Amino acid sequence: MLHSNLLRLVARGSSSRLMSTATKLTTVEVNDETGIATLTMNRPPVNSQNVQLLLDLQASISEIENNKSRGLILTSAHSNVFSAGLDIFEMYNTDVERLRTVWTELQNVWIALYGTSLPTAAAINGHAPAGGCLLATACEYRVMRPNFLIGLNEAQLGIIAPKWLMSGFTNVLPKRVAERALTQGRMFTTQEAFEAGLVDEIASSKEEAVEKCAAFIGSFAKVNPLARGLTKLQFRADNIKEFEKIREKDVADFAALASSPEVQKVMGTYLENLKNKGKK
Ligand SMILES: CCCCCCCCCCCC/C=C/CC(=O)SCCNC(=O)CCNC(=O)[C@H](O)C(C)(C)COP(=O)(O)OP(=O)(O)OC[C@H]1O[C@@H](n2cnc3c(N)ncnc32)[C@H](O)[C@@H]1OP(=O)(O)O
Repeated sequence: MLHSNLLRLVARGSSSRLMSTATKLTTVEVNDETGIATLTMNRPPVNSQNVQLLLDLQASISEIENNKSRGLILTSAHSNVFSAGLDIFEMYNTDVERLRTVWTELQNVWIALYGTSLPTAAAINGHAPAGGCLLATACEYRVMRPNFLIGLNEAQLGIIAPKWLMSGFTNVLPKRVAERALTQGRMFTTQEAFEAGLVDEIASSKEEAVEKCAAFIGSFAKVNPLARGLTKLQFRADNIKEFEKIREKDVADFAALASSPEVQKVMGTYLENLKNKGKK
């Protein structure tokens, strides 16, 4: 019997199912032919990651793991943004408890995505700064549409990202390139990201990006899934262990830093600039 929260809706033709969970800011669509699930973030306008989106992402990742999908493709419902990273509005002028929750849920999403044994790929159909880049680099493969930006821009904002947040990024780039990009807070264009190895392929449309991600996941069709998954996790084990050791202290450090008057001031100015940009 279907769980009451699980509505099965016919999505594209008869070969895919849109499995809408109780969540509202993400959808999961499973292709019946390939068995691959597409997880779409849908929090207009820019998929900024508030607590609700972070919780919905976790619920969708577990749903995909539990429904025995063959792989997970992460993408966005919006035409020019994959995800704008953490919702800065939610971190501004708030209490320490809320900041602790924001950071804990960001950690939870990252570990769920980075640590899943399923094959994962990101169809990056728009800009992916900061937390957007974090999600993309937690996946095993990235396909991006042209003329967008991706990167960890924290240094540009005068803030220091913890090591776990950089670890997907440092996994995919040569150490020297990663160090320079992180110290510069560099945002890569799609072409630059492709040349550096931050993204694996470029696709001219979202559909093509999803197809290329599906082809990557399909490349494991003849590999034993248990062997594949355990091999993947061996590669990621050191980063995961290191993260587990510091995760609680990391929440406390983030809450202390983000609530400090200096960082709150930076956020206020940053938000003003974002709002004014919209008026220009
Ligand atoms: C200053 C940040 C402080 C963070 C404090 C942390 C404390 C220290 C901890 C150390 C760890 C740091 C880890 C951080 C992880 C993060 O993810 S921080 C978030 C960083 N994100 C960004 O810098 C992205 C900002 N946004 C953009 O660059 C652009 O919006 C875009 C390229 C994504 C899209 O551009 P465009 O399509 O032109 O849309 P806009 O007109 O700019 O925006 C539309 C709309 O969305 C609002 N918005 C954009 N980004 C965010 C966001 N991250 N949070 C909340 N809201 C956002 C923007 O204000 C517009 O709103 P209005 O339409 O004007 O109402």
